[in-house]
Amino acid sequence: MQQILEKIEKGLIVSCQALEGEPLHSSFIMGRMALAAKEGGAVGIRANSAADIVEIKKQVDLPVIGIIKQVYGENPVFITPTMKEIDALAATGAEIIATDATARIRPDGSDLETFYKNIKAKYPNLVLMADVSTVEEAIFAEELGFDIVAPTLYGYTEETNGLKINDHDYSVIKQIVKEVKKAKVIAEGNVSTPEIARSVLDIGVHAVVVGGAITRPQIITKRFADALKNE
Ligand SMILES: CC(=O)N[C@H](C=O)[C@@H](O)[C@H](O)[C@H](O)COP(=O)(O)O
Repeated sequence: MQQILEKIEKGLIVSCQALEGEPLHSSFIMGRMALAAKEGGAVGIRANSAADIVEIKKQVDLPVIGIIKQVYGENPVFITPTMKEIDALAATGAEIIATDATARIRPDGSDLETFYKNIKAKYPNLVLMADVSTVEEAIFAEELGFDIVAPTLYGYTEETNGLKINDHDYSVIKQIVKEVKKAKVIAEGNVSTPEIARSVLDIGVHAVVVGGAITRPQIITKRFADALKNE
């Protein structure tokens, strides 16, 4: 585990994700996206789905944070929500597996503590990353024993709806870095410019994940197109 954490230390992890319905939805394209990220200096890749991870691993030798986004009915927990997704990710050889670590009840009726213990019982050596939405959830995830915590879901839960980090508000990251000492803190979610990436690294996070600002061309294009509109 130490070796994996050292490989990503102070570096950029590029999230290469295109869901069904997005223009670049394709394992082939995500593999090439990962290659481009590596050429640009990424030290790790975050990816969604076993198929994408397998293809990415053919293209690059970087550590991969694997997730499976799966919606079960009305339940709001969608990032690696059950053991079924953990099993599928473990089979890909992803070096790190991330899961929703919010306080919400999961689709199978379990809470985070039960889910964490079940994962550890089955896969004691997995490096686990907690995707949280609040400082309290980050503290709890560390207490449980998660190796990494990240505010990936800050702004994406009922409680935090509409919030996001930006170039004048890094308070959630600052607080998590202050409170979480044993687990590594990764900045993830709305790191939309190189300047923000640098600023959050300087706060003391272990690494920075950037997704849409690098790998979702429809979002990048919109930022430019919007800047040209007369208003
Ligand atoms: C909330 C959620 O579903 N986040 C997902 C988690 O894997 C991805 O869709 C994000 O792209 C990723 O977290 C990186 O964030 P950003 O694209 O903002 O740099």
